[in-house]
Amino acid sequence: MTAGLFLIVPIKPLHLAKSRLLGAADRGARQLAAHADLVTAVALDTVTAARQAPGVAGVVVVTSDPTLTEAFAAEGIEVLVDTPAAGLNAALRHGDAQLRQRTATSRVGALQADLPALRPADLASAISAAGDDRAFCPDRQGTGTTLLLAVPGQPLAPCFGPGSADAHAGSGAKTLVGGWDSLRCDVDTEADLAVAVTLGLGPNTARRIA
Ligand SMILES: Nc1nc2c(ncn2[C@@H]2O[C@H](COP(=O)(O)OP(=O)(O)OP(=O)(O)O)[C@@H](O)[C@H]2O)c(=O)[nH]1
Ligand SMILES: C=C(OP(=O)(O)O)C(=O)O
Repeated sequence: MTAGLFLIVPIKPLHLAKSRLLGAADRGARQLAAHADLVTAVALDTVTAARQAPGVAGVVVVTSDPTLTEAFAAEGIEVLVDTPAAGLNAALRHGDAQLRQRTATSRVGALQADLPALRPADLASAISAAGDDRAFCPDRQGTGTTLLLAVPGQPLAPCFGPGSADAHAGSGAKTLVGGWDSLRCDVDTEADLAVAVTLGLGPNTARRIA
């Protein structure tokens, strides 16, 4: 019996994050501030939906960004401080080590921060399909990864980055296949954002895109 699933959500410092979405919220003089607001909103919607998913015991953000830290703390979401720009897999390993120190029997997973249309039921269904196996959910294009689940009590061993779907499959993770379009729709570009709009954006993101 495990102590529950804890999801780690890593987020880059706001001035570096989601560079391909720059201009999606505002192309005028407020562009940089609007971009930071959009990245924060997308991450908040992602985490809020994840916390509502049955089967998720907790969600922890890993970031070194003070604005993000404040925004998540205001929502009662725990933030672990990582080394600035040490990289995505390093941030995940850091979160993984901290969480497993607390409860050796807990299960750890990684969830991408850019899923603004995420529905709790899609996440819950993917987690249920994983059973206790190491498993991952590919993104909409099939090349990246939106969710990685460790075996309960085992290290996360993340292989995120270009081609991470193949890398995670190669690391022995089961590919989660289902109709979970909201879990697969990460937004790296404005075209991705347009797809997320058709699925239904979370409230914070919707306010920034109108
Ligand atoms: N905490 C933390 N998160 C990171 C780091 N590098 C990347 N991430 C997060 O990991 C996810 C995927 O990162 P990337 O694909 O490198 O970058 P991106 O923010 O999606 O955007 P682009 O600039 O468009 O490539 C995003 O949620 C990032 O914020 C890091 O060094 N620390
Ligand atoms: C890093 C990844 O995501 P993206 O670059 O799509 O944000 C990944 O899928 O491993």
